Amino acid sequence: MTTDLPGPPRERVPSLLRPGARVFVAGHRGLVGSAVVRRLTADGHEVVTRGRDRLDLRDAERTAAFLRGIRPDAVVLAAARVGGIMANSTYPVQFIEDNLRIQLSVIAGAHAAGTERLLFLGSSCIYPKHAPQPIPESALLTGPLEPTNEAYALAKIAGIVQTQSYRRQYGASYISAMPTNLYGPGDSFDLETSHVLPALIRRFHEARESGAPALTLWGSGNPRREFLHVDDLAAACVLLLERYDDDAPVNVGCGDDLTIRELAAMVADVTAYQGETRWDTGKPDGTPRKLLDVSRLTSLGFAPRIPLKEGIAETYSWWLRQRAA
Ligand SMILES: NC(=O)C1=CN([C@@H]2O[C@H](COP(=O)(O)OP(=O)(O)OC[C@H]3O[C@@H](n4cnc5c(N)ncnc54)[C@H](OP(=O)(O)O)[C@@H]3O)[C@@H](O)[C@H]2O)C=CC1
Ligand SMILES: C[C@H]1O[C@H](OP(=O)(O)OP(=O)(O)OC[C@H]2O[C@@H](n3cnc4c(=O)[nH]c(N)nc43)[C@H](O)[C@@H]2O)[C@@H](O)[C@@H](O)C1=O
Repeated sequence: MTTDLPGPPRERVPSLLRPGARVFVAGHRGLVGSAVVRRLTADGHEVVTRGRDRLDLRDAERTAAFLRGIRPDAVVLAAARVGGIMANSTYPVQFIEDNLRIQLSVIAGAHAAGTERLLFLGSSCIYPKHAPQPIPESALLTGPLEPTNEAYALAKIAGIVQTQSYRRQYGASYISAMPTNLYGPGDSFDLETSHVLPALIRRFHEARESGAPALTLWGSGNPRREFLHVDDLAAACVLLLERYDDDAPVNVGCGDDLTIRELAAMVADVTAYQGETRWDTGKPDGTPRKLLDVSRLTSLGFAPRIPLKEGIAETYSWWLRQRAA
């Protein structure tokens, strides 16, 4: 099966993912995992999942046994301890330990089960706090990290090196993708632990509902962020599984960023909030900017399809439906 992404005609490029491949998506109930499942299923692949209630992926022995049992052609590693700036700075122990353990279990287990292709998902926060903008993949390990997510970033860097090591030592076709900030249906809207976009949707909606004249957001509003809809990310993941086979990580983003203040204005517009927005500079800003250089990905034929404002409106509608259900 081919996907309908723009770029060079797929049939001329042999796919590294056979039609109807059996793919284990780790973390299938999450924002990314659920989108990857939708995309793989639409493309005609056989998707295998296992909930955390039945398999804790930090358990290496049980994970290896599960993977030996299902013998997947490919694994997408989208299971992780994930959260926004406050969750990362409050729970660094869980962010480093859970992620290291999940990565060790899943990547080693996949290799032991004879899995041919594996996609490891890192994050744009692996790059130095003051990396050149847009950030090329070559910026990895060239400077100090942003302190609010250092534990998480170091776990992710270890995952990249683990993935590269299986290729170098055993010739495994394992690859890594580094997504920018993601959003979309399936996201967490928990006000304390979520990322900025779902938090803003909820805060502006609730402020409008309660008739609040003003609402206060975290930080200065000056940091710049790049946002990619999770369905575009899922398309990029499948494209990479089909076409990319190298040990260099691949950035996944849309190529544009905006300030958190500009984002807030957009969300206020989508949610029809007309009050004042204030900023609590006692809360952390995090990294000043992390716009990814996406030329490696675009050279494979990737182009994002969902404009930010449209994606925010769709995510807002999804969340309203979830609340009503
Ligand atoms: N969201 C973002 O903005 C970005 C995400 N990424 C990366 O994408 C990947 C997916 O993130 P995202 O979908 O947002 O995260 P979510 O928190 O939405 O989903 C994570 C998934 O992992 C599962 N999981 C966590 N711990 C375990 C465990 N011990 N055993 C089994 N399953 C577990 C969760 O299960 P359960 O549903 O039971 O909780 C959930 O399904 C991560 O690697 C993340 O680093 C990268 C850049 C940005
Ligand atoms: C994906 C990425 O996500 C995290 O990095 P981050 O981009 O800094 O995280 P964030 O989305 O939480 O915040 C972005 C900006 O937004 C501001 N902000 C305003 N008001 C709210 C607010 O209400 N909630 C949140 N969460 N942020 C707010 C906030 O102060 C910051 O300046 C890491 O987990 C990192 O490891 C990672 O990979």
